[in-house]
Amino acid sequence: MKVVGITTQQEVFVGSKDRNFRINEFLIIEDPYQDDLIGEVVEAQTFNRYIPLNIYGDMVDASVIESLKSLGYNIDEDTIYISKVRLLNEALYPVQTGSDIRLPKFSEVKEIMIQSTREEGLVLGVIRNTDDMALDMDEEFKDILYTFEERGLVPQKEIPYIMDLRSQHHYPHIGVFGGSGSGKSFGLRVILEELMNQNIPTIVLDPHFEMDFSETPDYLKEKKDFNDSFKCLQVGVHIGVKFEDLKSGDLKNLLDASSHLTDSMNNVVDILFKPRDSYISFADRLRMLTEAQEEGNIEKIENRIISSGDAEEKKAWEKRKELFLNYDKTCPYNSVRGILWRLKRLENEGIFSKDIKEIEIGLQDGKLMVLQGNTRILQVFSTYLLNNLYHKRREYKDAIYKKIAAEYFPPFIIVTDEAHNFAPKGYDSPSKSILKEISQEGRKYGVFLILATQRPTLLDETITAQLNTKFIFRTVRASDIKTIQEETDLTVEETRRLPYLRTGDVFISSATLGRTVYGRIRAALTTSPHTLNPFDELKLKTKQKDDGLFNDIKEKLPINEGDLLDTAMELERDTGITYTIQSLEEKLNQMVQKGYIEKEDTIFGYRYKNK
Ligand SMILES: Nc1ncnc2c1ncn2[C@@H]1O[C@H](COP(=O)(O)OP(=O)(O)OP(=O)(O)O)[C@@H](O)[C@H]1O
Repeated sequence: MKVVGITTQQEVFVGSKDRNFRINEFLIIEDPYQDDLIGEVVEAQTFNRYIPLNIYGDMVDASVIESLKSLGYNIDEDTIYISKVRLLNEALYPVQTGSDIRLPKFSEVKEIMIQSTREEGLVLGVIRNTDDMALDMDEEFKDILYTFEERGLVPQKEIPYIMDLRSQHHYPHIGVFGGSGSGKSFGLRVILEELMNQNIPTIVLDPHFEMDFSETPDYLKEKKDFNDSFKCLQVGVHIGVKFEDLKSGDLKNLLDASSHLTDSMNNVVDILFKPRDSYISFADRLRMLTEAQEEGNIEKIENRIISSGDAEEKKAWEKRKELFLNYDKTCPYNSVRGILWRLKRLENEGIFSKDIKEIEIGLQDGKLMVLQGNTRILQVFSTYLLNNLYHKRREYKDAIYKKIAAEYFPPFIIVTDEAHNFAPKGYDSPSKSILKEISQEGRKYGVFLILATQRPTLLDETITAQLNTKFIFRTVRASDIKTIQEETDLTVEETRRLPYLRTGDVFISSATLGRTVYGRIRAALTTSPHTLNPFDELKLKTKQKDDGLFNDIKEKLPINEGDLLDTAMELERDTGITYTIQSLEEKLNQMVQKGYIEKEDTIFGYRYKNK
């Protein structure tokens, strides 16, 4: 392998007669006039005599061909392998043409490839095309993971990609981008497994109800038990907002997330909401004010008081009168109704029925707290939750800075799929403002984001710009490729490959490394609860039903035609399921068809019997 053609201080072509190149592999250039240089293959091509080199002028120019000839390559006869190699660090001088090329030893690339120890880092996958260098790799980095390929589970042959979590302190936030089916959710799952291994307090917003870690995939023999490290909580069922703890700002955020608030509605909340209000006291105040406003004027309300049937009704109308006098001028009827409608909507969704204590306790214990609900509920709830927890952490850090005592609140990571729904580009949403604040300031307080989306183009650009490490899976949509091009340091060659990446292969563009790694996410140790194919699920359910029925009838076999009524009654007594003679006969015939039992004709009619 030799350097060929005209070279620069940044890029060279390398030719070989017998070794094919692979994209993203590393090569050492032994330039006689400067120290060994290290470079990465960014393009690779093969030529043979059936494809004349000079008409394939896309990557290789005339100088390369001339140089190949003068170095003794027979370009008309031999198959020749050519690669474009980009130097990792700029050379002092343009590289000497003709310099020898060799493969690096692990020790020469260790610093570049390995960011962290396996104990401290996140073991996320392998760096593709590094198997040659991995041969003499330190034992501690060998056999620490499997990848999952078409042929099944495959032992690790390449250098592991271990993400340095500690450097996140400087480069905190992570983006996970990729089109449908590209391996994005699988990748997110692996990241979360690693966060659990490290006991990092984490909040996951899970609109797809898929981030459960209790199931083991079929390809693993041994179960990895994460059950003590995570908890799934549903908004409105296990967790919610304690109304009494709300401040007026929180309430406005919640109502706004439920449905947009006008200025006038904001004003109504400021005027009508009192500290320590309960849901009932606040909703009653709104309701009574609207009822008074519906009367139209003070005379009519007074008439109501006079004509009240009993003392209680009278008292209630007096209360309405007081509210009317105090608030009618400042709180327009429609705005009060608007608030009441939003409030009831949240109440119906169960938001006010619980609190966030369980999440706080989980985070204090270093657990992964998975919050589930539909996207809208999660938007509403996360706005409140993240504001609350982020400010708790901030207060703690500020108190330490000011040297005053404060209750400990740990640093934590916020993870969400479908991030463009929580922080959309182009319009405001309550969850966006807190995510934006964290993206810009979270680093100071140790609060980090991991945002995954299929549509990076739809994610708020201020936030995207703060995602310093980006995992980019297969992306086909041109607008998203363009966004990725603008937001990462992917080279033109890498960007061109984006639509063709295999599921699970990923470019990791990292500010810590200052370059892009081409990797493959390791096999996950757990699986999503939704992995069962819906058609397999149907088959499974039908089989379970058939097995159940067979179990119920097998002691009663043989069943004669004349016994069907008795059998139906017995079955009802045993199982609580009611059959008519006709429906039982139908079921038994189906069991015959499916091969559970047999049907035979006798002189007394037919009967069903064991096979
Ligand atoms: N690294 C990987 N190794 C092996 N198989 C993978 C890998 N990543 C993904 N897969 C498989 O590919 C399929 C699609 O992956 P995944 O569900 O992660 O896609 P996705 O990008 O999240 O798509 P969507 O956004 O539509 O959910 C899954 O069935 C998963 O098992």
